[in-house]
Amino acid sequence: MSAPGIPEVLLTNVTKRFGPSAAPVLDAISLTVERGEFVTLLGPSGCGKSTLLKLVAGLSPITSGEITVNGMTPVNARPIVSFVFQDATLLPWRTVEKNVALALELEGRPRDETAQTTQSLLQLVDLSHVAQHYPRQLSGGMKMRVSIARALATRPRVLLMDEPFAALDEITRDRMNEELLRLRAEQDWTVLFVTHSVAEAIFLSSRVIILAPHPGRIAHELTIDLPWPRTAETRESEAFDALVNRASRLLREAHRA
Ligand SMILES: Nc1ncnc2c1ncn2[C@@H]1O[C@H](COP(=O)(O)OP(=O)(O)OP(=O)(O)O)[C@@H](O)[C@H]1O
Repeated sequence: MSAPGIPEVLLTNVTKRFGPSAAPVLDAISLTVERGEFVTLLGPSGCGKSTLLKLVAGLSPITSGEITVNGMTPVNARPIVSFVFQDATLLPWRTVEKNVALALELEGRPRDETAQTTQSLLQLVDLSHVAQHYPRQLSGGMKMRVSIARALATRPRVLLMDEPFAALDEITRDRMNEELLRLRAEQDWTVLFVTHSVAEAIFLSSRVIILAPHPGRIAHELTIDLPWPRTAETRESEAFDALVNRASRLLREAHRA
């Protein structure tokens, strides 16, 4: 358990350059994400959204400033963080079940425990019926659910998701959004999410951060006060439309900044 008052993710004046004389990709980013928040980063292509997630994951070093995850450095926090990428990145030669079990096997967990956890995760994402299938036998939405189940296997506190549903059709994506929120209600992770879809950002998030490019910096922040649980009806509400319009306007402004 974290001590009270420690933010789940804290960025203080973070700058990132790829090389000593390169222009900064991210400049003076300060952001506090509290436990249980669902925070989405929206911004034009190239403004540094993926880079920011990678810094929080400890996959790339910061140039200056500070990042802590539950009070730890990103590298030390790796055991409590999971990353879901846009392409499901499943291993084609392993079955669905074996893909989900991978992280647990690598951690050297007992075989019984691994089998049990894998089974309950497949139930959670509604894929028990294809446990013995290979990735090539699955639809895009199913592959993404396997990828999410795999990310949840290590019971992360913090989930970093980089455009996980970008390759899906709109109906499947809407359904996956609802499923993601249902899983989150059961498992209570803190989420840092990246998308290009304004509607997806508004639907999922408790807060949306809009970034401006060159260098990437925080331009606006929107609290999404739509009621929970969010359902298909949420998307049909006037409040939802108003927030989508507002975020779209701020995003256009950020493009011009
Ligand atoms: N490993 C790297 N080395 C050098 N430059 C990089 C590297 N990774 C990213 N960049 C640069 O950093 C900038 C931000 O890239 P990033 O992928 O974080 O943006 P993004 O906002 O996620 O873009 P998109 O929405 O298109 O995915 C880009 O100009 C990119 O070329």
